Amino acid sequence: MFRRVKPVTRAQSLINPKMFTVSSYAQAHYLSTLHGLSVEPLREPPLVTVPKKITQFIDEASRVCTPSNIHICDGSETEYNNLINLMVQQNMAAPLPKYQNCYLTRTDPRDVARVESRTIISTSNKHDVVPNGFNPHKGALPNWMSPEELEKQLGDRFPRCMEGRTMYVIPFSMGPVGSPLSKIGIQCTDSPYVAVSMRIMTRMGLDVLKILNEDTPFVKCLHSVGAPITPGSTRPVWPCNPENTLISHRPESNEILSYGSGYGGNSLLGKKCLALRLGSYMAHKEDWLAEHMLILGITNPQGVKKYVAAAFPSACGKTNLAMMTPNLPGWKIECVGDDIAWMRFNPNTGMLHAINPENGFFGVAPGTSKKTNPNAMASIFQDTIFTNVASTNDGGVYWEGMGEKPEGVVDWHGNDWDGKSNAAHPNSRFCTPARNCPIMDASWEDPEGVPISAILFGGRRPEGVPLVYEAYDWDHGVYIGASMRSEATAAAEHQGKVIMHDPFAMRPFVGYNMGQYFDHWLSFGRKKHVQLPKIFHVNWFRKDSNGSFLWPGFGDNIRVLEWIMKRMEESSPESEIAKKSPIGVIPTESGFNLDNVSVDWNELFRLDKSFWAKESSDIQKYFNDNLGHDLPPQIRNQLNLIQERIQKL
Ligand SMILES: Nc1nc2c(ncn2[C@@H]2O[C@H](COP(=O)(O)OP(=O)(O)OP(=O)(O)O)[C@@H](O)[C@H]2O)c(=O)[nH]1
Ligand SMILES: O=C([O-])CC(=O)C(=O)O
Ligand SMILES: [Mn+2]
Repeated sequence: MFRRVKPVTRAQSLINPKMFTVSSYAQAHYLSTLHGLSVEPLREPPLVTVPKKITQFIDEASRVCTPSNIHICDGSETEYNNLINLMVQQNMAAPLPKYQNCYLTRTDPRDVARVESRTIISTSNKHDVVPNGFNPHKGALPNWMSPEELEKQLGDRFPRCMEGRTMYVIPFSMGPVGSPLSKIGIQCTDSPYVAVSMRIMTRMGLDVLKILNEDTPFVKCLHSVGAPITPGSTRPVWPCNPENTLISHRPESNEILSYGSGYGGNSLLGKKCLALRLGSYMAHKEDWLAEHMLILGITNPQGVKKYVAAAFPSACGKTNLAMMTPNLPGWKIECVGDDIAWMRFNPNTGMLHAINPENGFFGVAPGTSKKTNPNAMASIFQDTIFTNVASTNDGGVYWEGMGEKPEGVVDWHGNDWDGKSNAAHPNSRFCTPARNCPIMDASWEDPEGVPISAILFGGRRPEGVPLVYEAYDWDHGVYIGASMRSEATAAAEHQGKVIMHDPFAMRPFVGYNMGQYFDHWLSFGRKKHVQLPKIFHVNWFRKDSNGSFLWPGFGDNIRVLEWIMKRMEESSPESEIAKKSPIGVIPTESGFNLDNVSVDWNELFRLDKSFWAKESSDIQKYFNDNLGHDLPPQIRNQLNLIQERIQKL
């Protein structure tokens, strides 16, 4: 993990067994394997043998970071409660007595979201991450760093970074423990917040250690908040190091090193770092897909059930669609996952099968209410950790869009709320176990995954983009994914509501060259004996001239899914319910269910020639400036076809 960084002298390393919190057999046994020590009293025989490769990793991490204590997480409830209690003692968490087993954490106001500008992928060959001959515009594509530069940056940060702190060792599985599709990670972190959150978001602890042997590949994950406690220093409530934050990935050696931020997207390394950045890199090599997608099951009133996956950028509606309560009678939505999908074509069924590698939801709080997302509201008032929401004087929580404003609100900074500024941070989150959600699909943990019949792409497009359209074929669908754009949200550090390019909702999460990523998607269209899902684009966020949403959204999005489900049965672009347009197949008004809802249909589907001419030229410029020769010719061809069709508008 560290090549040139010198470990601190052996005397300060693991040799002293007093450094360990011996609270589990895993630890006791780990100690004995590493140092030939026997730790007494061992009430029961050790349950696990920790592979040498893992003990070596823990040893290296601890020798460089020099924590004062090491705690190997067994994933038990007792351990979880102990860690939460520790956080409460340190003022890092506050109990929320209005609910069952819920806690509130407030971060440092400088550490509230993913920091894309400080997130990098390091490979020996720059072209493996950055398209050929081009210097992408800052923020337009993933950032690359040379191995030498990264080594230097790590050397400036990690040595002694955990001084005075406990290092938690978290063995975790992305995907069901033992599934052939799952991936194992070992995260060393000095944040108890990370340890408790990882227990919610992943399968973590002894169950994972038990299935490991010397040959099991695992991702080395090292995380530090970058705030050692030295003699005389005060202990900040939310330790972090914003000036030196660096979220780094080495896909070639399966390593993630994250420094300076405790915020979820930067610190829960199984999620964006492993499941998406390293995941997409592995998926490219191993012929599968790791995507920023929700997965849901949809059953129509006749009892026919299909599965759909959908990619929307951060804070653009995945959790809400995945947990939707339909506003049409007889329809049922069941949730498989709300943020990440790992998908591969199944040789037996020929279909694209998807698993959700996570075990919980790290969802956006603002906007969540009994009206918009009753299933989330049914999930989050037990066993949940809230971050940066507001609290109420009866021991509850509050955020914008939750419902009636209660009295006595304390805002996310911990001050009495003035009623004007944000009560909750716009990127405040709930972290809650998947098992709490009342509509989890019966197959959500099926190691084979669920078969996907349609893929949706979408974003926040206040102007110009219709409610739904369908791709003419696979290549056109890949073009639609590649040309995605969306209004910036609070999920990352971008300022203002600018429209950003965000191919496949993966711009911040692709672990390799975006041109190759497009080509990887195209390659599935060339596969034999597969049933390709149909591809659609949706936009719940078009606004009228007064700035109000044209579409009611949320539970009414079932109407769009109903049309999509009907289109799964049709192969022609024209039918009673569908007609051609320059950008794709769109619904006919009579073929779309508008019962009991009043909308401006013409405005929702209006295609403006000058808007689409500008849109396609913006996309062309983005491709030219950032992907250059690595843009697959099929994508350029699709762009040309669309530009020709738009001319005829
Ligand atoms: N107007 C409108 N807002 C929506 C709709 N669906 C979701 N939202 C709002 O969009 C915001 C983000 O939604 P989420 O579902 O949490 O977004 P996400 O894609 O899961 O986000 P990440 O967890 O950041 O990846 C919330 O404030 C929602 O209330 C919709 O159909 N219409
Ligand atoms: O990673 C996070 O902080 C939350 C998330 O899902 C996203 O930003 O897409
Ligand atoms: Mn996300």
